[in-house]
Amino acid sequence: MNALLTRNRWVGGVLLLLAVLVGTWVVAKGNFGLQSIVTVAAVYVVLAVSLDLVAGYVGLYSLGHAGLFAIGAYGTTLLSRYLHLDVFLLLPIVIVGAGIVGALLGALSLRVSGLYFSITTFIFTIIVYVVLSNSSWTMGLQGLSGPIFPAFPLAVQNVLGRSVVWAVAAVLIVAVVIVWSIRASAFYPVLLAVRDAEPYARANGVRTALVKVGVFALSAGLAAMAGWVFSFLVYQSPGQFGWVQSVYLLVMVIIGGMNTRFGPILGAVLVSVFPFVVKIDPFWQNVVFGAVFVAVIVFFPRGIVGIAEQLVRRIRGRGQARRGVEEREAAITEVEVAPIAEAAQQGEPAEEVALAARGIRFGYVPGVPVLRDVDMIVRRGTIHGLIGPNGSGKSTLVNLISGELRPASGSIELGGVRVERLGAPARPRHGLMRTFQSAVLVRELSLRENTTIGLYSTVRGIAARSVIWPLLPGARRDGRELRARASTALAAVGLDASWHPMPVRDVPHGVEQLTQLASSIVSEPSVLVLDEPLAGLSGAEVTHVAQILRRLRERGVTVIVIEHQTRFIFDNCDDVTVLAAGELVTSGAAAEVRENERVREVYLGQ
Ligand SMILES: Nc1ncnc2c1ncn2[C@@H]1O[C@H](COP(=O)(O)OP(=O)(O)OP(=O)(O)O)[C@@H](O)[C@H]1O
Repeated sequence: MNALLTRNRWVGGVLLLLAVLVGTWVVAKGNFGLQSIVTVAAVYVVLAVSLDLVAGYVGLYSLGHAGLFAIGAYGTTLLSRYLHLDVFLLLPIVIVGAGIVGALLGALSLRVSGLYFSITTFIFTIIVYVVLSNSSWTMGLQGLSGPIFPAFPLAVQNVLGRSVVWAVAAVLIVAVVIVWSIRASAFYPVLLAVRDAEPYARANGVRTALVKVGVFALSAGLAAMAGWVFSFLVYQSPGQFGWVQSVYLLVMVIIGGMNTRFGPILGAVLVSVFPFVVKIDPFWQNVVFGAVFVAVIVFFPRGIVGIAEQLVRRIRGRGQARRGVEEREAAITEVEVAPIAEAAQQGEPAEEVALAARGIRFGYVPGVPVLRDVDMIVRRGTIHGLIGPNGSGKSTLVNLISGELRPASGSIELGGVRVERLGAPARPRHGLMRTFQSAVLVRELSLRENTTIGLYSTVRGIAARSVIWPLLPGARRDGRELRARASTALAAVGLDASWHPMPVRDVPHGVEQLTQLASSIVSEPSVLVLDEPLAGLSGAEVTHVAQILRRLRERGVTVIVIEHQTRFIFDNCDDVTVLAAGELVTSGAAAEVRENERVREVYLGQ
């Protein structure tokens, strides 16, 4: 079945490519009017696809893409006009130039997010517009014509038609192949995690800042590539690169369907062809267009592709409808806890220290300490409970151990290596994985795709390879292996195969929690930190989680559990550490801690 689907996808891709080539040939041989409509629409497709890469995939709503487009178009025109550089040499130059500017803009997203980021990029476009409008080099508002694209030799031209149309097609194919490849790659779930669940992505080893900057730079390079080819097509003036264009690009992506394969393409074609099809007074044209846009946003936020998907789902019936709670519990408890792959530490002596936090001091606000000289020594291959009343600093300690926070003083050792100065993304390489109090998965991705994110730090060059992922046999093989390992981990937490392709948004909370657990064990960590893993679970699910933890311990994995259910802690943990008001109360064997006078006093209220 899989082979059939893969083959079908390849056949589909080849047929699509053939259709584009035939279409290009028809246009390149056609009349000038047709050529100007189609080529400009194709340029907007490239821009929309590049914008979707940042807006749809990593959630950076850029209004700077008209400015980046201008760098490509004006860069080509000015450098060829004044420095007489070859147009083919100009392509990498404008891509790299815009890529650098894009990286700087992307870096801004690390300081300002959401609306503020959009406004910042919007201002960037305005600055570009002002410079273009007022410079004598660019001939100000009057504009200037771009270079002429080299024609084919006459014999070739007789067969293939106008060369610039083929250049547009080449740019279109390259942009779409890159963005679709990323979508088909194992990097795609990682990008969505950066967008929707940044702490989760970081805990899985993803350097989210680098990813945002890199993706923005790539998107800027694609926008500049569109600008490069645009410079051969039309007379350029600043008005083609103003803030209105930036907004229109976002409109194209939203109308077509953000973060969908065909949405941005469809949106760009519709919006750019609209004035040629609806031939009415320009004023009414804008009114009709505005009304259509508002209607789509209000009624179909996932755009035209979203409407189509909804229809298809309705026709098929919800074959994979939500499953009831009873069925869920049956699915979880009936499955025997399958063994995960052997952990490297299996059989090592339990006395060895897996994690040692010593003298930890930390405060969110200067002068208000939240943790004071806390020690926690965790023996390898044990289940270690961390308990304490609300606000005692448990989550803070876990965030320090997992690298989300840095201690003001004190040391943290993982397997004998000091890690307290390393960030969260570096911890998985030292064998530490963690889960979060409330599940923080990517809701539109399947359980299996979410689980593959846990393997991020085990795949070499995943980001670089993603741009041509389906074309690399090694990458496809890696993708298959990731999916297989994710399925094994999901089975290990008791989720049978029927759950694996379901999107997280369609599954109950308990299954979401178990998926988080699967993604944290899939890379076979040596230390696993679980922050309130039982929150919202049913009785059967709690028993099931206890079973999983014991199985992990058998495999040599060290497990640290924060939990409010003290019975669960004392029944299942070897050792327990107790915090109260940011200080260590006691730490030691569970049986001794249970009997400790102070623990009963401060925590158990006895
Ligand atoms: N981001 C933050 N900024 C400022 N103070 C914080 C922040 N997070 C937690 N605190 C404070 O730090 C203290 C310890 O909080 P923490 O969440 O670590 O405790 P906890 O033991 O995990 O509590 P709970 O069991 O309720 O989750 C509390 O007083 C809390 O108000």
